Amino acid sequence: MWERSLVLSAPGKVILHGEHAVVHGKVRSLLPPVEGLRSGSPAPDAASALRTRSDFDESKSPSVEQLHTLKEFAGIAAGASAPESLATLAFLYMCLAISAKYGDVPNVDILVWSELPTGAGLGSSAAYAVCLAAALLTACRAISCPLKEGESTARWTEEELTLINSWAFQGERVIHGNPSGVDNAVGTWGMYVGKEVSLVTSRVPMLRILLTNTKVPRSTKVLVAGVKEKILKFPAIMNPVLDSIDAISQECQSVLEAMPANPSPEYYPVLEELFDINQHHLNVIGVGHPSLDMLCRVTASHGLHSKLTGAGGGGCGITLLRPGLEAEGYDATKRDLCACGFECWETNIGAPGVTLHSSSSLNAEVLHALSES
Ligand SMILES: Nc1ncnc2c1ncn2[C@@H]1O[C@H](COP(=O)(O)OP(=O)(O)O)[C@@H](O)[C@H]1O
Ligand SMILES: C[C@@](O)(CCOP(=O)(O)O)CC(=O)O
Ligand SMILES: [Mg+2]
Repeated sequence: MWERSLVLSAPGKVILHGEHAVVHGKVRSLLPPVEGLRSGSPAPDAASALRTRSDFDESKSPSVEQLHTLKEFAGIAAGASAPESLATLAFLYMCLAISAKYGDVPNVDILVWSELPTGAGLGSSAAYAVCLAAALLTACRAISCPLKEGESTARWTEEELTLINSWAFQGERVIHGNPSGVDNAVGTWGMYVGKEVSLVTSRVPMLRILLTNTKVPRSTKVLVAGVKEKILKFPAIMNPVLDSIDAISQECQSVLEAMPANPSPEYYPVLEELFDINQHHLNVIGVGHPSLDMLCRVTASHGLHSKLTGAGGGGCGITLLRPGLEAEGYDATKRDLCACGFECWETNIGAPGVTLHSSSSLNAEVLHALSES
């Protein structure tokens, strides 16, 4: 029995441009990761771990046969994409695979508490997979437990983080089918810059972004598969659209790099136009939704420009808030969005990657959730 409690957190993310295109090898622009957006409810806990041996490795994709066996074991129907089914499957796969490679994961109780809305485009699946990977690897001693007596938080070494990221990617594969790997890298490292991603950091101006959750549920797995189907069906039509999304990400990055720290409003029309063009493209590749059209219409009626963020199909949209936007206009926009049944908040950006926390440093909400488990 594992006698200690491990409390871990990992951040979500906000994509400015490049969702879906990044799955097909294009660039994507990210804001620094988001944290502490709002409270959610704990997901069902898993009381026991599987300990069967098989052929598993952090560099290998989960095979169709392995997933089939696990679905049978857990009583999950073949095409199920419900949140609980995918979460359970990812947990079972990671637990089984990590046990097989590093030795049995001890009996553990796992409680998941998400401050991110789940299935809304803010990378909750990756945050979940990163936390699971870090917790399971620590529990079976494949990586160290870096939190020392008296410390409130700790992070792992670079080598350990690389291992956490590899296993989290496999977890994302179970949830998404074909993820780009960028979300789990953000969850692991926080500020991640890879060849397939350019990150909007403090080197470039801080953008004010309004995040709006349409609360329309959707699954990244289903949306990513739909885009692939469209590309296979109409390659000559869809590939140029993905190339154009790629060009938008690069153009956006150039504009941001040219902007001073406190930019005057004259830079914003280009960024706004890029939002509009990308939103049209995302509709073309089939990941729009009437709720997102509504979001764009409502913000446009206040002179503001929006696009979906993440996989689309509902979930969240982002609205660019120009400098000099009057408090009145901002409040009226939020009021009209809320009247549609949406929820809005300004992003709180710049969270670290996966972190281990001491129990004494937890906030009241998390302590309450733990005490109820
Ligand atoms: N707190 C959580 N508890 C359990 N599963 C979670 C949690 N957060 C995310 N997930 C899993 O991730 C899935 C949502 O991922 P996805 O469709 O990629 O949307 P997003 O990553 O934008 O939130 C859920 O269906 C669930 O399987
Ligand atoms: C659509 C995609 O580009 C982003 C998906 O993000 P999310 O799961 O909706 O938070 C997929 C990916 O990058 O793996
Ligand atoms: Mg996801």
